[in-house]
Amino acid sequence: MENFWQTCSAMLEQELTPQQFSAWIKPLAPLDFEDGRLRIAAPNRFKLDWVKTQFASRITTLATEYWEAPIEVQFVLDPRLNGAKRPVTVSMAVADGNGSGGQPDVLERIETPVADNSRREQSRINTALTFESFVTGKANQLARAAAIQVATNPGVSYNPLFLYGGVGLGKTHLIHAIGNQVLADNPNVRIRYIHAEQYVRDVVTAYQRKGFDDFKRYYHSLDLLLIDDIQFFAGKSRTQEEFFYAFEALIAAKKQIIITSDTYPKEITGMDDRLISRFDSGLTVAVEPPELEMRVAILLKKAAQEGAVLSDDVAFFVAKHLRSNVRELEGALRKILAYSRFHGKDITIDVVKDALKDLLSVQNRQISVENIQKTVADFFNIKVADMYSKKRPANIARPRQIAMYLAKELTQKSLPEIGDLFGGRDHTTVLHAVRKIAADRSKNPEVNHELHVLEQTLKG
Ligand SMILES: Nc1ncnc2c1ncn2[C@@H]1O[C@H](COP(=O)(O)OP(=O)(O)OP(=O)(O)O)[C@@H](O)[C@H]1O
Repeated sequence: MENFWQTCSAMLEQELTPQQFSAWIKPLAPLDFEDGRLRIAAPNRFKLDWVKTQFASRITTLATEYWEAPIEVQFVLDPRLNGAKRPVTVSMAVADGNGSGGQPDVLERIETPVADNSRREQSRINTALTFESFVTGKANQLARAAAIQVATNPGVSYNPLFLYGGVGLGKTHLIHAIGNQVLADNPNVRIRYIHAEQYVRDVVTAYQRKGFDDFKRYYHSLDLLLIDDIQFFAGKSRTQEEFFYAFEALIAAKKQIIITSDTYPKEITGMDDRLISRFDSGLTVAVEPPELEMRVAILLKKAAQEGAVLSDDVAFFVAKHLRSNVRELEGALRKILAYSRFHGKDITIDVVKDALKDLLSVQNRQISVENIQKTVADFFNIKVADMYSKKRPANIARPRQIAMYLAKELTQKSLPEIGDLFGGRDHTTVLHAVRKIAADRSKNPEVNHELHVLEQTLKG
């Protein structure tokens, strides 16, 4: 068997590229050979599946030629090959068997590749959203550290992990990154990423089809549940009830739950109190809007990923003008790259000005409420989320009133629209804030100066 494996490896080494050979064939080890059946072990499920689909028939042909008899080749999983030099013992389940008494746990859980692939697909994890492609800065370093901790020890460290922050700041990216890492460490884990709106729809479907048993069985059986934008549960009492049961079952079984939201738990409106208190019972971390350096880093990284060259000057120019979130930066970069390719021009500041003409002029003329909230929060050293929160301490309430005043002064938004953008406040609250700050400004030169600085910052 050892001789065959050496011959077979040598053949495959000639037939494959060095990368293919070292990625797929080198990690394999022959296990045993009995009654015309050769068993070969792979170190993890991913490699096992790939080898089965890509190389099984070639290896079978080589074995049949070597022994000059029909040979059945079976591939089995043996995680101990990870780092172990020698192949493993013989008491091992075959890949598509059900396992039998006395065998190690992991082998009993072996399933067919089809089931495993579909499990990966069922997880709905986007493989492009990883920790490697996530740029870190002051705004998200805490959230990233918590995410890495949870990905390394799911169900053990912080449960649930609750990530909150404004739109387009990387919450979804981070939770997919957790899913990707957990899957890479253990492809057998049952993971599900779901957007809260889809969960609501699933509850409705389960209700219509009287399929709550299946629904419950599925969600309660997960090892890791990633649920995005949970604020969409607001006012959906049946969904909240179902989620409550799933939550309790998973946490009790030490299964990891990760939740994202646009605001912190206590500020989510229309949500059952018992859920809110549970959301806050693990670790709650904010993802803040990216600071200038981070925006530059994001642009440089994303450009490099696209194979484009962006000078620091250009990245700085874009980052300085587009301040609200990462999604906006991505959109701008796409425009710049398309423009430069289309016109066959290198990416200079002038090219960027042309490519982003609409965006920059809109940005300059119409300052967004989001920008105002971010700028005012930075200025007073509070969290952007405090702009939408119901909290009332003076150190938060006053900057919030200033932001409302600036929103009225510098944007075209109506009072009710502004109220909405400040966490669903009534237009009379906005009106009160606008009047109060205007009065303070006319009486107090210090306030006037403060507002002037803010206005200049916002107008760029
Ligand atoms: N720190 C980062 N590094 C690299 N890419 C990022 C980062 N933050 C966000 N992105 C990218 O920006 C885009 C928007 O991010 P994402 O969808 O994760 O935002 P979100 O916070 O979930 O927003 P929403 O609340 O609107 O769903 C994605 O393409 C994501 O990959």
